[in-house]
Amino acid sequence: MQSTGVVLHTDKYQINMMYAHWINGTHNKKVVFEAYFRKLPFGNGYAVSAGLARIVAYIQNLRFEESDLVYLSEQEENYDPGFLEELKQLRFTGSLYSVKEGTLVFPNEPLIRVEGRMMEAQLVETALLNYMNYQTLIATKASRIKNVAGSDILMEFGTRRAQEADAALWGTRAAYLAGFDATSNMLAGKMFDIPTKGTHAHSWVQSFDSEEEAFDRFAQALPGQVTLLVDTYDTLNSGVPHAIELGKRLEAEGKRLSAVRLDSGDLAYLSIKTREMLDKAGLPYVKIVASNDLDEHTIMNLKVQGARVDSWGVGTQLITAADQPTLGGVYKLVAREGADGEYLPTIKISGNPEKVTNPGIKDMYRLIDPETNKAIADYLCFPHEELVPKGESLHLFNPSHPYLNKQLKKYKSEALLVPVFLDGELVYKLPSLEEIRLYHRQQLDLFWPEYLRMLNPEHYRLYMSDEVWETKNRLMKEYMSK
Ligand SMILES: Nc1ncnc2c1ncn2[C@@H]1O[C@H](COP(=O)(O)OP(=O)(O)OP(=O)(O)O)[C@@H](O)[C@H]1O
Ligand SMILES: O=P(O)(O)OC[C@H]1O[C@H](OP(=O)(O)OP(=O)(O)O)[C@H](O)[C@@H]1O
Ligand SMILES: O=C(O)c1cccnc1
Repeated sequence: MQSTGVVLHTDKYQINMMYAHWINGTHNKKVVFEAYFRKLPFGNGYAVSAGLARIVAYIQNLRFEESDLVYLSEQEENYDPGFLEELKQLRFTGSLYSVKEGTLVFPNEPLIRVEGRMMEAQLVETALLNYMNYQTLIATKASRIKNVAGSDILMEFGTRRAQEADAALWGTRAAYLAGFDATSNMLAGKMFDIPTKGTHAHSWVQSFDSEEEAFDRFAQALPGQVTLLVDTYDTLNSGVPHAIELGKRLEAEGKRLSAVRLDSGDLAYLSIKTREMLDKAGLPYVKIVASNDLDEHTIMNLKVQGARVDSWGVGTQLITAADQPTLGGVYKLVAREGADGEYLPTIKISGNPEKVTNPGIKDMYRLIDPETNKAIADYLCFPHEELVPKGESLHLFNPSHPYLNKQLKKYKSEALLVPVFLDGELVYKLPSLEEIRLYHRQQLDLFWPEYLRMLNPEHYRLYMSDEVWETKNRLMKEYMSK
């Protein structure tokens, strides 16, 4: 996908650090950063990774154009022209590893690892987090909604209420990969090949002398796609009876009314009554669509009340992640080049033990029970530490939960971080959105339901190898004693 002119989509402090490194001659030093979040959103038991497709496009287009350099030359920092010349040559020459989109991910897991020159690895922080944080958040919200909707159809309706165009488009993509079935956003449909669906607005009904005439004319214009919004005046006394009249006339002509949409009032009561009226009129095939500020809680509640809804239109609450506006993902330095060219692990200390970073370049594995094919836990280790072959025992340790310390006897493992760029070259074949959607469903199958439930889910654990823990412990002690 083409996207240009994104190199200045970064914070000024990144440019200033790049400059200071350049002035100090440290700009070519190799460093390693990891991106991760610390807390699951919405009280969910997992998050759904998303954002990689856009990150790949961003990295591929990372270059300072003439106009960017002119803009930088006008800044109060008075950057040296030699620095701007250096920026002119800048391309991403590093390596980037990432979990695949659609993967179920958990707190403190490296979702993206960037290895490269200080200049490049620092520059990309802001955009990477921006894409990862938003898309992962929306995919997670969508996955929760899908969780309660089951096999009902889910339509994304949020564009008009989204935080502007990019959020609407990429949020729609995130919603689709996590289980939504269609969108009302035509540009998202065209760009990402997402099925599009649409009914009509109240303005359609209001623009005619009567509701009957509005319904009639809509059906004449779009005979294959007739979904009528029935709440403009009075749902049960006007909208539904008029829709039924038209439905019967259409049937006599060998056509069919597809659905009616309810957009206000008590959606449980109204959908139950509407279903009764449609069935009694001999129109059992006419579906019921519901919309109006829905989210996973209202949908679940409506289902408990016996609502007879076939299809849900979800806008505001999904696209704005209304109950939690950010994922809070961070990008932390975990290793830097030492004097002899070797990588030295780095740590960030915090008074809050949860915020102390996990030092060093780490790989991450999902450990799976070979008998049940269900995920047991995730595991961090250094790349040189080969996972013990199947059948042999693996020591699991989590410093936050030392009492969970245990030996794992039988397991399979899957590497979660895949190489995306190696030395600047794209080596990852981006899957289609349909493939990602399927992969997300398979990911859900890999987990026991207790991790997936919406309320008070079980905590899925992340363990670290003894060596990762020893390194962390050693660095913590070193810094504490300074
Ligand atoms: N049976 C129900 N149980 C729980 N929540 C419901 C039920 N029916 C509708 N809702 C939700 O309650 C909220 C009702 O919104 P609101 O109070 O604005 O009423 P409204 O019907 O939209 O009124 P208006 O006619 O002004 O649009 C919406 O979020 C809707 O999804
Ligand atoms: O409630 P959401 O989950 O955000 O879903 C989108 C909402 O947008 C439309 O209303 P709007 O009042 O904007 O347009 P209308 O005039 O067609 O009702 C639609 O009728 C939904 O209620
Ligand atoms: O097609 C619809 O019914 C629709 C589209 C966007 C927002 N609300 C409703």
